[in-house]
Amino acid sequence: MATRESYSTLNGNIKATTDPMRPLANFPPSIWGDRFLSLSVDTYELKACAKAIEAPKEELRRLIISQNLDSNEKLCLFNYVYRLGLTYLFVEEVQGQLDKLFKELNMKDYDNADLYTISTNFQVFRQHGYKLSCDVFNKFKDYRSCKFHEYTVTDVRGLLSFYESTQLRIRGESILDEAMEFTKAQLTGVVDTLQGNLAKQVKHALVSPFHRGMKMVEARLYFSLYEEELSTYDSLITKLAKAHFNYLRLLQRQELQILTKWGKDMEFQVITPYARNRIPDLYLWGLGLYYEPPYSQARIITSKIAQLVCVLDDTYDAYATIEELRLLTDAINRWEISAMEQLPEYLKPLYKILLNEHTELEKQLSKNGRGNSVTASKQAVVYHSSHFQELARGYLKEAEWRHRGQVPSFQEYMKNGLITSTYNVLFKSSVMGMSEIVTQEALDWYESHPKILEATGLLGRLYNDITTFQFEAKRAQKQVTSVDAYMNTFGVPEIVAVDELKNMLQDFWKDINEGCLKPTEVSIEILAPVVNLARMTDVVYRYTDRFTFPEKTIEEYITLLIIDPIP
Ligand SMILES: CC(C)=CCC/C(C)=C/COP(=O)(O)OP(=O)(O)O
Ligand SMILES: [Mg+2]
Repeated sequence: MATRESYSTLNGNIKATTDPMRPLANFPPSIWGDRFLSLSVDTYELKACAKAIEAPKEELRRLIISQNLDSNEKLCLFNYVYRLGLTYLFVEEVQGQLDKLFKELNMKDYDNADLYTISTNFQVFRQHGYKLSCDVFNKFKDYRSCKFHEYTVTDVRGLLSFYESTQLRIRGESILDEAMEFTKAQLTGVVDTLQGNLAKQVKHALVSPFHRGMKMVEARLYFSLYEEELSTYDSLITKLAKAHFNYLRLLQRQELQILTKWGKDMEFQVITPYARNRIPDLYLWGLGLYYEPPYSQARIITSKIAQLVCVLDDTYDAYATIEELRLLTDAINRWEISAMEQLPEYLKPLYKILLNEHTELEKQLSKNGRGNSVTASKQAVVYHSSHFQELARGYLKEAEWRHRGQVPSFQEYMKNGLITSTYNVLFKSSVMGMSEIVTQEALDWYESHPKILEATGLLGRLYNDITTFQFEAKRAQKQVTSVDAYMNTFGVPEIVAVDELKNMLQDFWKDINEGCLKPTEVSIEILAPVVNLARMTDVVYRYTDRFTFPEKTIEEYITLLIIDPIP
């Protein structure tokens, strides 16, 4: 583990760190080292894998539009396709079919349907933006006792699907709030008595509900946990899913190799040895935002930006003195190379990288873009640097609170917290990366502070605070978090504050779900990374800070997606 002394020996530019005011964090080093530097991907193999998707894709397309399946069979098929992460290959076909099914839907159709069927239908419609009413679940509740019927308890498969449905609830759907508590308690109660795949399915869902999980990880796990159900459609779906996983794995290996080399070239290890140098872990965030092959550029840009944000955050939170941070914030806001002169020696290389990487991005996007997308992505780069400046000011504000030992009001904290959640910067990186589909309207939407964006940002801020405030309190200067601000403003003890913040997280998720229901403000393609960012936040911060301490989940996810071969 890096120590204070090793920081100074690693780089002569960094002064001996005897200054007691440095809020050192002693982050554990990356678990990966240079492991991914030597990854190599054969271009022919990559092309062959891409090609191998085509034939099963066409076969499945025919099945999706065929007249031979009834509505329930169709919804069941769309469920498999969605859970395996394949819907993007059939967007128009699935959309067209669902439009029709939803229009023709008669609530009476559900009178005789069981819990599993209704729950699966509900999930498919809601996942694709169709607001099937939660009233479809009314018949499972006894309104005299206000409890769910006894018979639902014995239907574990139905309960599991009902539990997954509740994750899609929006504000005001109290039956789904109750159902979430009910199904979770029931499943927890029976899980140890179950056997085979059903036991594994329930166990996994309780730890990681599908809607809040990382899409490709969930798809891989679904593939192995639901093997028997998938065999309903012969080997068609499994064939496509396997070919698709294979291609994605190779592409991801190639992208990670590019990023690892970039990280090495930037010399983060040398110029910011006090910070978390976590390229593979941050690539997982990028992959979480968009896994579809056409978004390769977006994944790479987002992962680079996330690594830059990470070293900047650690500079503010875990190394620099307040005087140095005031200078750094001013230089970032001047955004010109001559401003580097005002910085202490050790911060100069980092400042140079921030500016250079933006210039590189601008060049790359002008070169790759076509027509209107060049204008939109150029505009996105401008917005991006201004959000970076805003982020630096937000980080400084937090550092000033910490320096003065001052706890702001909850309202003031949240206003700044939305900025330090880094989501504005990350969203702008998606706009730059997805330059092929980003229009001026989409850019204007991002700048109009839509509810779904704010909900995702605040979800990130609060989740991060709830799981990291105890670790961060151990530094030389105590970091101020929403937990402190809430306790101070409302005069409640820590345990109550944490509980209240956890309730807010549920409401943010409801707002995110609502923002995905039709008619949406922007296209599904633009909304996808926003919801996926909320998913990644949930995955990383649900139980502990799995980003700073990646040994369990993050390591498992990277191993599953990038290292392990497809079975
Ligand atoms: C969301 C992503 C991918 C961001 C990049 C890395 C980062 C800043 C992680 C949070 O660190 P932290 O726990 O130190 O955050 P903070 O200092 O804001 O509490
Ligand atoms: Mg931090």
